[in-house]
Amino acid sequence: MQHKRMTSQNQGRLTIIPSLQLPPPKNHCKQLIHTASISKELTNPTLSLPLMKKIRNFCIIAHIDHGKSTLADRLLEHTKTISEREMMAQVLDDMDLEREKGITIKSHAIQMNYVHNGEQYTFNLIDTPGHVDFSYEVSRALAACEGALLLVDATQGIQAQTISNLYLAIENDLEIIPVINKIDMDGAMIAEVKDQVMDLIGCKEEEILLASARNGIGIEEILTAIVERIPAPKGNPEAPLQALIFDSMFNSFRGIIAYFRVFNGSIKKGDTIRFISTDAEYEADEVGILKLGLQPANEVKTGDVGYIITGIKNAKEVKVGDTITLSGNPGEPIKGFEEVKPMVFAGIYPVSTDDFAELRECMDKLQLNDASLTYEIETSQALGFGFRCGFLGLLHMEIIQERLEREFNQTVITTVPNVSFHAYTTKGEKLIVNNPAEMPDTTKLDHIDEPYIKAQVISLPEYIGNIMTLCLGKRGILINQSYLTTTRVELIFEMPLTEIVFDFYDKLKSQTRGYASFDYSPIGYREADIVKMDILLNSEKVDALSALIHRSRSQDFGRKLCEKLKELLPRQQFQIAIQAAIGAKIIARETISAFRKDVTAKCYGGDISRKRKLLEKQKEGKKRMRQIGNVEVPQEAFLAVLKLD
Ligand SMILES: Nc1nc2c(ncn2[C@@H]2O[C@H](COP(=O)(O)OP(=O)(O)OP(=O)(O)O)[C@@H](O)[C@H]2O)c(=O)[nH]1
Repeated sequence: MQHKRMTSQNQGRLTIIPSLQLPPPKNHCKQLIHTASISKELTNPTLSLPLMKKIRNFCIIAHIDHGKSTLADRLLEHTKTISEREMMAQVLDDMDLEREKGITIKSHAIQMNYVHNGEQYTFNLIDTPGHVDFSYEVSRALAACEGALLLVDATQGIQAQTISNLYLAIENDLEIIPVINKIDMDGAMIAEVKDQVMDLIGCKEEEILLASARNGIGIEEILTAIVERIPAPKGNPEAPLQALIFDSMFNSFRGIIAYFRVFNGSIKKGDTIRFISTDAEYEADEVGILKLGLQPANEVKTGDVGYIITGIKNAKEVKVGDTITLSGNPGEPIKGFEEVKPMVFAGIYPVSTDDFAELRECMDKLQLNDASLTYEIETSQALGFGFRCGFLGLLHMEIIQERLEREFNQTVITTVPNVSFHAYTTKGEKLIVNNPAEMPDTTKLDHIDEPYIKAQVISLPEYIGNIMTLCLGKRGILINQSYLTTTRVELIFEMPLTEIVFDFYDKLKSQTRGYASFDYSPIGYREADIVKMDILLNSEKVDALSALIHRSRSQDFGRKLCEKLKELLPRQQFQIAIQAAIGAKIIARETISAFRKDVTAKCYGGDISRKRKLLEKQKEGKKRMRQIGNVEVPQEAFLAVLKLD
């Protein structure tokens, strides 16, 4: 994954200190008058050429709540893609429609028609997910566009996510149209926000559009700007097919639906197509364009955006970023494809060991529509059979856990998340360790390497001190500090990935009062003094609570974890010793004193059936506990590590 880059030019007053890999300053708004760019290789114009000149592929990028969905609704209304009545009906019918048509309305992509100066244009609005865990997918969606509307809330100004999304757009060489939204509001600071925008992207004041998505102000101007400023797609309709997959979704009836943008050639119904990264070939059962739902067509041509259904049932076979080409006349892969690798690993176990088979079925189904989820079976002494899962990040992990609970009705135990380490043995072997249990014995270990990331934090200058303290405390090394505008600062650190897995986001948020954006990209492995810390309950090792951690952190971490477990474990009829140990050495200890809860105490007299009932009830409650040796451990204790202060 490439790191994001940034340009900023302030009409002669350059206000930035260049960050790493800074490209030459470039005015991304300069293309006021659109000149249709036609590929030089295009020697044999065909009928699709005029069509291509009339296509505009774009996305909307914005900080959360700046009005992206509202603006998209207005664009759909103004272009009569959706009537006002449909808009209402759709909200209500959402779920049914989704099931019927197999498309989430207004997400992924939608096509609109717009008439400008008597000529009809085709707009493809491509939707992008919005979190750092999925930044690869965002970057692929942006790669399918030629332009982006950069939406900024007039009452809030430039915010963290505005900047990180802008980075991705600039990296993909998109034409940026700045739009200040919510100008109807009392607190709108139009002049100030204009200055910020000019500072940030180096555009002229007259290039900034003003709008109120809620009241429909400025919508015509935005539509006109899309026609005039965003370049038409380039490409050769006669060349071998090259179509970029920017998203996919799973439909239980039709299988995987892949969304793509054609860069060269065209794709027809019935073609034998090939996915370049897997070399798998399929017949195009259906191709088409994306209107309110899927609209089948015979062909999707150069420059256009469409979908394909091939009957594939497994999301793993259709990879975002991959290139579709034709079997008989293959084109080259489109640059930038990456195999997305899991960054964070954790065990997922059924609460009751009997439910393993059911959980397995659910995991299989979940993976069908989430190709980035990886898992394999593992066993834990404490938890029995379960899965070691790989996630793109912590948010992804939370999403999977929540989907298992909501969509599949599974209550699961998630174990301590960890990153993937490389352990080198004294015999010179290299082992990939995704689970603390796999770490070889210290006597056989030569050294351990841990993954490093380049972390980028964007915030306000007044928080520089707090961010530095936080990142340096997490073993970060400051690489660069630069001002993007007079009020926005960017800090680049190199940090161990393991340090951001637990509580980095939360700490960063509280240290900057929510005013920071954070992004990272892997930069390889470095040697580190990593130890395996075990937790013992009455001398019994609980493998599900083991963690791989830097030695300098272990003492503090062990102590806090023991304290947290003391809070979370219920008192029992005997004393419980909670210990943290590295090898044979105990580094922390807490004790829970004995306590006898006699639920039958109130039943004096000899009513044996009532006594039995109460004891049965107590047993029910215990089913949600796990027995470790003689200690009963509630579910939440396995996640204690995530709740440390
Ligand atoms: N007053 C006013 N409110 C607006 C305008 N545009 C959007 N809003 C409101 O701002 C809130 C957020 O708008 P959304 O369109 O949901 O924003 P979003 O960027 O799509 O938000 P996320 O999907 O959460 O990222 C909603 O309550 C909108 O009604 C506007 O032009 N004026």
